[in-house]
Amino acid sequence: MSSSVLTRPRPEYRSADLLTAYLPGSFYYSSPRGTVLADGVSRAVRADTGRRAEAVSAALASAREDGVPDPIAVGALGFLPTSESSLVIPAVVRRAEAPEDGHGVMSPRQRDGFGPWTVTPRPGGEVYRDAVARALRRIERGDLEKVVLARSLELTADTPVPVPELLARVVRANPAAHAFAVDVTAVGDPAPRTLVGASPELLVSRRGATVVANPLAGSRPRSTDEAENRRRIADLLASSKDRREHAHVAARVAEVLGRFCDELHVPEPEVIGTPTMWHLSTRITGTLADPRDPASSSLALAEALHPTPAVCGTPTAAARDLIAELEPEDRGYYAGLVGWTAPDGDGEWVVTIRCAEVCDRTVRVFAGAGIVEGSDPAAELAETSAKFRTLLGALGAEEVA
Ligand SMILES: C=C(O[C@@H]1C=C(C(=O)O)C=C[C@H]1O)C(=O)O
Repeated sequence: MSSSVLTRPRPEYRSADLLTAYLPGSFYYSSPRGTVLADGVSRAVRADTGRRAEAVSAALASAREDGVPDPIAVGALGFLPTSESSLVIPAVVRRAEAPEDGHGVMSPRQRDGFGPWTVTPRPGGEVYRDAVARALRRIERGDLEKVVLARSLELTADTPVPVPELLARVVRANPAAHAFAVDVTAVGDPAPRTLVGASPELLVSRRGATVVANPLAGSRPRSTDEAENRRRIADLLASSKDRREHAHVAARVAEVLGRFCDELHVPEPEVIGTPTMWHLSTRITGTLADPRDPASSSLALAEALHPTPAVCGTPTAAARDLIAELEPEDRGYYAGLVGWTAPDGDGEWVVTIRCAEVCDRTVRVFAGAGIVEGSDPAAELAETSAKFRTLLGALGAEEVA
């Protein structure tokens, strides 16, 4: 059994201390599996899509030769194969258990908004509804079966956004999420740029020979009324449109993992909740046929799975083309992947959703929704507004979507 981020004999920190120690430029990632805070750069990994796992293995080996103790690679990859990536072997890694529950209660000061905000929808709601209607015509014509269309909100404040405080709020709001903050500063940025979010969607986690993936698709907003929530959950489970939307993702993830596993368990979908949403969810588990094969490292598996129909569509190439045609804005890191991988192949990668890119005074929040036959443009627009709430709540800007 290989070691994992939790079981390695490392100095033990409390997860809350790592959150406090986070500074812009650090890499922070926490999930039910544990917390990682990484600083400094021992090696930056630059490689094309499909060759990244290989480049990471080489960089990890050379970092180890140079005396970096227990190196891992961390970072984020963008949505498109041609998108930027931010993948590094950090100089220092601190590890802790998963964030504890109970950080969720905020003091009155923490509840104060960061704003006031000026908000620009990119694109506006009408343009988004029109794009959904066009996608539905393409689906009807038989060009493709599913496409995920996204939009964003650009929020601007009078003063720079305090990223450590934003991350702390995001983690406290949902300690069970896969929360992250990654430095994604690019050439030409006027100030450091950080990708911050709390993804509910596990792309792939690997520990020894065991792999887990948890595709989501098919959604309802969460209500504040519990009876209404019970109705929404029942409605989601009974909806043939949402079940079809979900089946595209579960089938694709199972098909890809099936190539690497000699045992795969794909249960029936169930409903999971986040503080803002309900989703159809399938928790797929498998046993790798050859855990020593570099093609089975967590990053290699993540790259083989990406982009799943949870963020792109079916078939993949047709959906990617339609996204390029109908979405007026570049997705950047949104709908990509964030995570870490170790030399033995263990690691964890999540789908980069419920997130924002923060640069100086500006925050860009992203959300998308899966379109299949039977989708309704107004409902899909409302679904993206509900998904924005994960970040808008943390920014004290719930009213703007
Ligand atoms: C694309 C997003 O979410 C994805 C799409 C979903 C859907 O269409 O129902 C549900 C969960 C995610 O897989 C997003 O949050 O931006």
